Amino acid sequence: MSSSNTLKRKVVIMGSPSVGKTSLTQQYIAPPTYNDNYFPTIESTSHKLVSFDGDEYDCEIIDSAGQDEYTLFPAKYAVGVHGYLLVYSINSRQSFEMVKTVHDKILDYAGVAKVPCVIVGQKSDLSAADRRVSVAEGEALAKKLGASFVESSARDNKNVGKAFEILLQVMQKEYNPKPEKKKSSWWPFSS
Ligand SMILES: Nc1nc2c(ncn2[C@@H]2O[C@H](COP(=O)(O)OP(=O)(O)OP(=O)(O)O)[C@@H](O)[C@H]2O)c(=O)[nH]1
Repeated sequence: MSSSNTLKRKVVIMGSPSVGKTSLTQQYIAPPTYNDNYFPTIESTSHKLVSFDGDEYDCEIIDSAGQDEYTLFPAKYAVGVHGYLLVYSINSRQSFEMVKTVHDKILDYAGVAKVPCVIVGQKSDLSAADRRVSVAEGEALAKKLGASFVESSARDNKNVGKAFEILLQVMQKEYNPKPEKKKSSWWPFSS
């Protein structure tokens, strides 16, 4: 049960169709959950209570319907949202390119220069022969957009919790930063 000092965090998962947004969300909400079948999502909202770095968070996680460049950006994905997981699949260049398009739309609609964001390269379990986007390219895009980066596999439940944890960390830094730890004044070697 959430207490009065639980912090609310609204997170939206966005990206091209079929990159694994639903699989990632479900694996995070109720592990182990994975389904090889593909059921396109309209929109689905889940909640999860998470303890992170001394704080309690009530996370509202919105798994959006897959976007393409022509999808109208819903205003509700910009207003009151604390952070985003922008997902592509490592076997699809098109889904990788959509990340920047979606990121630009978020900044545009929210009217901000920067927003807590983790770029997630999904389906990292696929073979090297299937890979169309390198880890270095994912990292470079994240750096360019001022975002964090991780590759994950919802199928193998690898780095799924980590993707959300990185986002919690970035949101904490943005909205409820922890005070800097003071250096001990007696330590003889500190400068
Ligand atoms: N190999 C592999 N396949 C995955 C992974 N995650 C999801 N899939 C498969 O990819 C397909 C699409 O997964 P979804 O989770 O429905 O993708 P989505 O991004 O929510 O799709 P939309 O609802 O259209 O936006 C399904 O067949 C999944 O089984 C993964 O980590 N590895």
